[in-house]
Amino acid sequence: MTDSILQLKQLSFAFPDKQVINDLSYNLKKGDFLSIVGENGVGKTTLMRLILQELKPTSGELAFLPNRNAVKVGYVPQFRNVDSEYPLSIQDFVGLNFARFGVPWLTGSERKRVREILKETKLNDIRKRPLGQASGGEKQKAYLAQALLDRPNLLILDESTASLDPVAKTELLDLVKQINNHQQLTVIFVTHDIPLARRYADDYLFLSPGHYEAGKITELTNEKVGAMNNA
Ligand SMILES: Nc1ncnc2c1ncn2[C@@H]1O[C@H](COP(=O)(O)OP(=O)(O)OP(=O)(O)O)[C@@H](O)[C@H]1O
Repeated sequence: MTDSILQLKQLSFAFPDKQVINDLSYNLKKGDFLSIVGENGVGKTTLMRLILQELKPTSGELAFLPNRNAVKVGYVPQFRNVDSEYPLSIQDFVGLNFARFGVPWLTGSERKRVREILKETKLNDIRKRPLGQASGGEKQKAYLAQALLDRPNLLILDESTASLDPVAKTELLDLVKQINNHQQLTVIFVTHDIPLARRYADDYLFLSPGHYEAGKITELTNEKVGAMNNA
């Protein structure tokens, strides 16, 4: 399938005192696994905020296809430690994504979906453990499960593997890759870790001040990374 789900056309964005995204065009297709790479401060988070519609383009276009309602976005943030006293179990934390204001319980079908996603993310055996007592990798898997609960078709991993140990990084990305392969989940993986991007992504979008470059991840050589960063 080559259906586009997100099209950026000559997209630019500036904060009042700084131009950040400059004339960026990119076509993201269903089932793509795209890694967005680039040094600190080049605008990766700003681009995610544009996709999440927290910011509006200064010029150009950002369109979800075939229409806005067809694309549901899930978001996994950078790892942040959770207080060891945090009271919710992993299961209840994952279910929070279904919470409605003033309605503290889940419906039968929602509880079924929580169980399904806990199994899919390999958290089922520890579902009753308080999130605060889980390891860093388990906490991050709980954030992933929460993001996947409502069946998004576009998943954003925003530096989500940073500060995890190598085993936890691999476990998290293996899970995401599996869902990407089997369910055609489209993935945007923002990272500084180019070897990790090479291992999991199919395509790259390299941002550097004033330029960008996109291609197949196999073409992202160390020489190219060096040249882009020094351009
Ligand atoms: N709210 C804001 N107001 C003004 N400037 C901002 C704001 N947010 C970010 N910036 C600036 O915009 C530029 C891009 O920031 P952004 O956070 O998108 O970069 P990044 O590539 O995600 O960096 P990092 O890899 O360090 O997370 C930076 O120079 C940053 O200081």
